[in-house]
Amino acid sequence: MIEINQLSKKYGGSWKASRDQNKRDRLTEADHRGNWALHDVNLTLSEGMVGLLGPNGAGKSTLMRILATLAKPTSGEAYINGIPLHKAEDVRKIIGYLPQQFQVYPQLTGAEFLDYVGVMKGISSKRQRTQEVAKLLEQVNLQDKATKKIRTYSGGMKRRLGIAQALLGSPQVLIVDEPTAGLDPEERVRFRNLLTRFSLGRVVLLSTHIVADIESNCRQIAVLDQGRVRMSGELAELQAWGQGRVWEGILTEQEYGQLDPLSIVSTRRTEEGMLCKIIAEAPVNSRMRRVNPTLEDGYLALLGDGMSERKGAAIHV
Ligand SMILES: Nc1ncnc2c1ncn2[C@@H]1O[C@H](COP(=O)(O)OP(=O)(O)OP(=O)(O)O)[C@@H](O)[C@H]1O
Repeated sequence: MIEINQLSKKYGGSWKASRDQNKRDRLTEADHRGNWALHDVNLTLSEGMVGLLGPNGAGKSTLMRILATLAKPTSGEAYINGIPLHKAEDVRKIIGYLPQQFQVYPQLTGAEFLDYVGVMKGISSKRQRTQEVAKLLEQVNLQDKATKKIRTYSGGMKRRLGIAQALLGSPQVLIVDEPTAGLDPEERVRFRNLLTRFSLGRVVLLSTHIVADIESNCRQIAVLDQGRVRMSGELAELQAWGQGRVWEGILTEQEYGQLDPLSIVSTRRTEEGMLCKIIAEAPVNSRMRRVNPTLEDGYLALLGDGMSERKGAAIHV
């Protein structure tokens, strides 16, 4: 289980400013405020696959780096299977982590690299490492590349090697940051199935901005937006966010031109006009009909509400 209590993270800000008085005098208000990448995040994530969803810059990688003990929170605390993050060495023994930017050693082969990671993770038996490396290379479909140097791997292959190193040692908690980025559709499905099997009896926290990545196999979901938790719960709860607000139908080009771009989910040009799906309180014309929201519609509705709240707040200030 991962328990996150009142976690906040600020990058920059005057507290980190230069000792030089001249430079300090030139700091803008924004410099003093700093950039709050996470605000008071509270989450309890239990066993199974957990999807961390959010748009670019939402704070997903920051949260994952903190949970992987590679960055320190500005305030708050989190516990991984009961171990507080400040006991970083103990936490690292029970987690596997795939960062968004995964660095490899290009001069090593895939098998050599995984063997090295196995040593770093404390698997002292060479035989055990060899067995586990072979099994993992097969699981990520790299068995034919085991003895090839990593510098000859494609981006997708490096990503798969990254996934294998995170799974090495069967960690109790797996944290994977946008793991499917750069994978082709077949590998994406293969990887989702692999993670689903791995998540039995374990916590697997997976971040993505692609709803399809979490649709089929996550039991729990948390949505981050601008560093805040917008919702956490089951997939159905996110889907329900769009209930009664998703409309589909043909629009004239003029009607289409007047739409708020942020309300449009999809558009297709047809002979009769623009076939649109939108999220709105009311339809644009009487030909539009209400449709049941998909998970993606619910997600877009939730993000749209956040944006409207911010706009409203900006107007009232
Ligand atoms: N090292 C850093 N220094 C300063 N600001 C940072 C740093 N890392 C991230 N940020 C800022 O923190 C906020 C959250 O970034 P983060 O990378 O955690 O988001 P994300 O949800 O992972 O985004 P993406 O999906 O684009 O990877 C952003 O505003 C980003 O610009």
